[in-house]
Amino acid sequence: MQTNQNNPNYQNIEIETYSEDELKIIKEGKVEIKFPNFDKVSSDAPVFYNPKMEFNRDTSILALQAYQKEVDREISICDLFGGSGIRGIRYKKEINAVEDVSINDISPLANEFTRINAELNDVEVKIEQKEANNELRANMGRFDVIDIDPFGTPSPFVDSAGYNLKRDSLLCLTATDTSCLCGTYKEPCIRKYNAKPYKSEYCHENGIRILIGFAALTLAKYQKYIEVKMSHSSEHYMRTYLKVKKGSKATDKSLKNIGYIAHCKHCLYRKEYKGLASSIPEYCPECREKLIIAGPMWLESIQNREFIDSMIEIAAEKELNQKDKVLKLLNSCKIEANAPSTFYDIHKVCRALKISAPKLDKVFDKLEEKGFIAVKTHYSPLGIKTNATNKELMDIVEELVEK
Ligand SMILES: C[S@@+](CC[C@H](N)C(=O)[O-])C[C@H]1O[C@@H](n2cnc3c(N)ncnc32)[C@H](O)[C@@H]1O
Ligand SMILES: [Zn+2]
Repeated sequence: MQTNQNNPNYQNIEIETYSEDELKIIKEGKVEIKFPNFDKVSSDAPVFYNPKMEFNRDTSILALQAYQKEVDREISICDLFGGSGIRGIRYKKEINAVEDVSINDISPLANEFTRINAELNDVEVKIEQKEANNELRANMGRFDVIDIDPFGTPSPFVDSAGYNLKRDSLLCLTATDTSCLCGTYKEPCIRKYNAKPYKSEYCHENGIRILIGFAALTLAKYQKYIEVKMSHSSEHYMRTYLKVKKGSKATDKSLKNIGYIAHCKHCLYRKEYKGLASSIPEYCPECREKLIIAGPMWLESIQNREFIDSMIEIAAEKELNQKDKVLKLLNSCKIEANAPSTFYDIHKVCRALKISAPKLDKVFDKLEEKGFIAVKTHYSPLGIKTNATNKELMDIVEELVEK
């Protein structure tokens, strides 16, 4: 677990130590936020603020509002890793029907800035200074939304979230340890998510599915199960929104959505195997190469069309600097909702065939003409999500190049 507790700046600095020219003010959504200026975004900054996460926060405003609309009552939100307080303060200011927001951070200085920033924006928030797990264990069933946006992995906090979350609540998870979820580093992924990753062309999607599968398995011990509302991989992080439901039978049923993907790196064959104890062949049925197995991971859809439609509708009434980019993402995720769990990369397909790449649009047209699903994906500009098999796709690509 990465914290900034060892940062020598961190423990004893008081806000008065900063002169006005050592502070920076930024504007995001409807709020202004003050924090100590720093040279480089890192967990060593005295108070953490990352401008690149504005996109994440803008998307979150829409997701939390869509969730509030769905439950149709006032909601109580926990921003578990507050930093400068920007996320929780924006939630209070920019989301309708919010009863209260608790902003927690283990750092006293972060909390001091949260207090100042809440005042600056004329909002009331509750400020807590606990280790994240203690905050969740001490407040069982109190929150409708728990937002986990830590340094690196959310994995050490998911169990306490599972303990805390009530029926029909929303769990929001950010993971910035993408290199392990994507399979660059296997062992940390096994340690943190109890799953084996694989660095394929669709490794970012695999990574989110591992994160979601881990959340589903962790919550299951509390007889809680998930409905995945929306998920994305952007910049250096992954983010998912999970609605939490309760019931042991339904939890058992929902765990059937977890399983493995077997992949052949030689011929690009891939196949899903649902179930935790599935029997998976060792060799590729097409070329006899040894298959690579990744998982366990969530194999059902990780996008919910109705929820994303609601987010798109809500965007019209919100002031968001990143609105165009968020809408582009939402439209892409919506299209991906009913597509298969992996995708092909046109360059990889052509490399396997030893031919040059045809125009991507032509591949999409041809697939559709032959009755296959063929959609683009937000994970990669070269990606093709299709229910055509590797062989069917390769035949189409070859045919297009020959022409
Ligand atoms: C990535 S930053 C949060 C960023 C914030 N959510 C935002 O949108 O700007 C992580 C924060 O978690 C705090 N933190 C780290 N480990 C913690 C822990 N175990 N419990 C509570 N807070 C922790 C750090 O002090 C830091 O402010
Ligand atoms: Zn093969």
